Amino acid sequence: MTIYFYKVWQPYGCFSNFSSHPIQIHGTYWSTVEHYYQAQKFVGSKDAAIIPVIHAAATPEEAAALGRCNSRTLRLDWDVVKTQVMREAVLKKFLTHTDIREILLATGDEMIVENSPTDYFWGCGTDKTGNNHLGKILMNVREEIRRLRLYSVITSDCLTE
Ligand SMILES: Nc1c(N[C@@H]2O[C@H](COP(=O)(O)O)[C@@H](O)[C@H]2O)[nH]c(=O)[nH]c1=O
Repeated sequence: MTIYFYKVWQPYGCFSNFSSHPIQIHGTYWSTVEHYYQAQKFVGSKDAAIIPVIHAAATPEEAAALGRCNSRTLRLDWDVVKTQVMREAVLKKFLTHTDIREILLATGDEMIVENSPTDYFWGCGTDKTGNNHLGKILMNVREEIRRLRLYSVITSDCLTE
């Protein structure tokens, strides 16, 4: 059965990038995946001064609003790199937080879909025809963690907490 998620307070809300699960990437802590993702839009752009402001945003909603402001200039390669940026952050989130890692692994091989009513890139959109790239990343991360877990059993290593 397909697993749908969207808002943090709904079922499987921990799959949302707005969930309160901090990550550390390249030595910096980010309150949520959303903070990190929105800030990466401006790396190397003339509006890079917004990055520390997004980093300090009190909520992921505020971080998203700052990152979505149309008057700012995005980095030129954003469309090329954004899926990889998201994958790195989502993988880090589920490697860092044991409780939600178990929730992700317990979904087995079910299809995971971000049930966004508006977003046809990261989600499925209102008519469910969207690309669902966030759902695809979550399923890919699920596989990656299974691979890492198998590797850790073979080598008696541990997943990084
Ligand atoms: N979950 C969730 C949203 N969806 C998230 O928005 C991000 C895409 O932002 P952008 O590329 O700027 O359009 C991405 O992380 C996607 O998962 N948006 C919301 O306004 N509220 C929400 O609760």
